[in-house]
Amino acid sequence: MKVTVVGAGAVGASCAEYIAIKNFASEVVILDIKEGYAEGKAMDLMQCASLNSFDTKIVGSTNDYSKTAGSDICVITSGIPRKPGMTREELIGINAGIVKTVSSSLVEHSPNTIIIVVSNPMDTMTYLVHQTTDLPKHKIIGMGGALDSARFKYRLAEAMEAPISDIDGMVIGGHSDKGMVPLTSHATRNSIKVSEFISEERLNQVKEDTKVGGATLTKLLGTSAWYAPGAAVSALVQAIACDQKKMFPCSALLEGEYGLSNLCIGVPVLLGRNGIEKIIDVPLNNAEKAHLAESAEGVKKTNGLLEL
Ligand SMILES: NC(=O)C1=CN([C@@H]2O[C@H](COP(=O)(O)OP(=O)(O)OC[C@H]3O[C@@H](n4cnc5c(N)ncnc54)[C@H](O)[C@@H]3O)[C@@H](O)[C@H]2O)C=CC1
Ligand SMILES: O=C([O-])CC(=O)C(=O)O
Repeated sequence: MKVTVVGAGAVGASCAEYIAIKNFASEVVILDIKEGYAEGKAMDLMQCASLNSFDTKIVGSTNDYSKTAGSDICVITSGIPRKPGMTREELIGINAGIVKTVSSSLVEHSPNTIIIVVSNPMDTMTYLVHQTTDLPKHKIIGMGGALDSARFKYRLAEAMEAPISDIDGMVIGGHSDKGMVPLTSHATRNSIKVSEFISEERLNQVKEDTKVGGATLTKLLGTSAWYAPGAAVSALVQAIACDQKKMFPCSALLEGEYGLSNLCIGVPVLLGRNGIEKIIDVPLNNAEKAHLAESAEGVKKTNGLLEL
């Protein structure tokens, strides 16, 4: 199993590290446009191998796509992150050009690959990869919901003073400050609805804190987060590489599911060796349906800014 990660920055390196530590891939290629940067990150990570007991070979490449040839899975993290006060949507001007070039180069060298898109604004960048490459729709996956759901569970556990392993919950919709739809009606603690444990007011606070999870960290760090994003990407890569059929909310091209079409947005999917193996239709209450429809409008508006 060969995995390429484009972008050796904060998220790319974190994701490569988690993949290596989990020891399921034979090779991880890290590619960056900055001279020597990916080679440096690869060497540093390889020097963790004996300490962290992994055998994954990590190779760095300065923009040489021949090293990525034959990748089973490619992750795109190249592009600029936001600064405090910015929205993810404001990154489109620079990141669209980068994602377009990178996705074409990846497919040229790995025509059968599965692509996981991380660069923001992620749902629109995922849509752009559909427009740029001729990969089938199940092979293009946007990562956002897995991270947002992890943040939702963190906030729920905090509110209930419960261990996170007791909590289950999912966030669907667009990966944006306003577009995320935390499914509070489905969230549970050991199969009991979370509304049995906390007030509606506290649950609404959890929902709002979840939606601005990325912005909160960006304000604290001065740039956006990388540990949980890297962990979330590595979980998707592992689900595909190990054919786990695990369910994650991912940005997928919709053709009528949830009453939506011609956009990529976060919905629950099953991930296995073929990429997106199934889109799961979850029953939503009226408020969640309305929020998802509004979120889709937002994503479509951002897609409209693409120069296709
Ligand atoms: N979807 C999600 O849940 C998340 C998305 N992100 C997004 O991921 C992206 C990366 O974030 P960070 O790693 O923090 O940024 P970073 O600035 O640390 O790393 C980005 C890297 O991309 C490289 N790069 C730029 N243009 C390139 C090109 N044409 N080819 C190859 N490499 C290129 C840069 O040299 C840099 O090393 C941002 O757009 C950020 O908003 C970040 C966290 C979560
Ligand atoms: O907040 C950002 O800009 C980066 C991101 O997508 C996240 O951490 O959720």
